[in-house]
Amino acid sequence: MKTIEWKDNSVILLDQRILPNKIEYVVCKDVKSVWHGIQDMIVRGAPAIGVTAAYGMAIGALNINTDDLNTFRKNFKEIGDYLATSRPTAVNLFWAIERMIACSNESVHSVIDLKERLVDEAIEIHKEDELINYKIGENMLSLLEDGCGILTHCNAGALATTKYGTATAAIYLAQEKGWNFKVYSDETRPRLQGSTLTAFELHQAGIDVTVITDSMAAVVMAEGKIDAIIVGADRVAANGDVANKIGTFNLSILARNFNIPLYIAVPTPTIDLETKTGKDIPIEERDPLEVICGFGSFTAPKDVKVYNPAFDVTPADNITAIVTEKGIVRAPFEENLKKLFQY
Ligand SMILES: CSC[C@H]1O[C@H](OP(=O)(O)O)[C@H](O)[C@@H]1O
Repeated sequence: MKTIEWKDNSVILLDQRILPNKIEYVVCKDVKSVWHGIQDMIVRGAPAIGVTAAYGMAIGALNINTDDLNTFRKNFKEIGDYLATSRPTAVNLFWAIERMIACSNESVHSVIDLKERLVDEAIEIHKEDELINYKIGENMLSLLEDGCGILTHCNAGALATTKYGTATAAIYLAQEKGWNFKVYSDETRPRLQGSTLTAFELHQAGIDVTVITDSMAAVVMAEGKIDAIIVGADRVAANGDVANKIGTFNLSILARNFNIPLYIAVPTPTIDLETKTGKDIPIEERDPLEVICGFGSFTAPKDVKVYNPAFDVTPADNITAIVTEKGIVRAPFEENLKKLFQY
């Protein structure tokens, strides 16, 4: 199963909204369908959103009808501005758009040459993601040992990326080493990515995974089942505050209470030094129906007020380490995150 595939100048998305019950794909041939693919969470997960946005920019480029490079670049920038409105929190979306726009400003002989260059850049962004995740997994493994109990939240797995995942990379690499981790996957209300996606992909891979309700997290920690909590992120602020799926902040408080390490697994494109603290991270609020109509029938009055932020911010003080492809970052995060970008 491929999360994302580039074929015939289209991007093919595995429809993650209907896993694990059905395996179906959506073919996006234009920018608008890519926008909806991200907004409607056909594809989701910060790295996968970035790769999809890059392909959306490539599709948009191929459909710009002009031979004038300045006109092309102006239209291309407008495509980036449109795709940037699909979801606000995962910084990988904006990182990919900015990288594609930077690529469009490279010197070329013609619009035809530039279109080819942009398609190649999107494919490169896609290819880079797999190696980045492998390196995150290797660095995370250095913090773990055979037989670890791991708690995960939401899905920062292969389905949120192009392979290995970020939070799950160490779990897959441990399996390759012959280690056995016991993984507890928070189902992660309201969209249940932990049970529908993480448990699905790990179970398919033959990894020991147990689904728990979000409210069971303290119990499994109190029972000594958890040696480490590993989650992904949608944006890491310059001071080390982390925006991730709603419920991560809760886990970070429990982790401190039970003295269990909380590791954030992220590729460096998820680190946003322009965003000073977690307070500056835009938090997406999604459709109230995700909360009160998740099982085919209403679980509350249709017109009741609902508060449905899709993410929360975990303060840097609650984080043990931020594990990236370039290395493991510990406090003081503000100072040490900058070092990642100095070489
Ligand atoms: C490596 S995926 C990062 C992140 O994205 C998920 O959110 P969503 O499913 O809404 O896209 C979740 O927060 C993951 O931890």
